[in-house]
Amino acid sequence: MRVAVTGTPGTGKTTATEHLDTDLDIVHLNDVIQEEDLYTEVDEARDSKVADLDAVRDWLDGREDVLVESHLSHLLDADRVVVLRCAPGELERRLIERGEPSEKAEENAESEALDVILSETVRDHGKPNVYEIDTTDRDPAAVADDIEAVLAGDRDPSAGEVDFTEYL
Ligand SMILES: Nc1ncnc2c1ncn2[C@@H]1O[C@H](COP(=O)(O)OP(=O)(O)O)[C@@H](O)[C@H]1O
Repeated sequence: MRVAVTGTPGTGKTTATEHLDTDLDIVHLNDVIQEEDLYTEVDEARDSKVADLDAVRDWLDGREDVLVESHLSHLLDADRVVVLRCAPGELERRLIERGEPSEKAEENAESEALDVILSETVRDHGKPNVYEIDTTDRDPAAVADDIEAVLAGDRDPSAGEVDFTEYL
């Protein structure tokens, strides 16, 4: 089984997947992209690399039973896709605390408010394969428990149910 864990930067993908108890191999894809040079160019303005998704697909080819964690993972084949969510205000605070420039934190908070990654995921994978998990005001361990429920088949698919107005 291949599982993707996606979400806007700052939603806590890296942290939650570090808490997982699973037999799947956990792939922190952004690290792999750096270490294996799986990018096409460097975006100087954004201080980031543009991933070469074909090279990433080749690298993943033949690896079974993996959980791929990255804000790009929903752009790849997967049997189930987990989309982590976080209320934009908290997301921006998390990114600033992580040391990101305020512009980048704001841009990501806006993208999260607009459901960009959730929409792409539903478009590419279909609603029955999508599992949205709210991380706002929650411990990474609790988020990891929810991801484990997805892996075990104990959680129903969901998309568009997280309501950030609760946190205003
Ligand atoms: N559930 C959470 N509650 C509060 N802070 C969190 C939570 N998950 C992650 N963080 C913090 O938010 C920042 C972003 O988390 P990270 O796991 O790097 O996100 P991502 O991998 O989605 O970019 C980190 O500084 C992390 O310590």
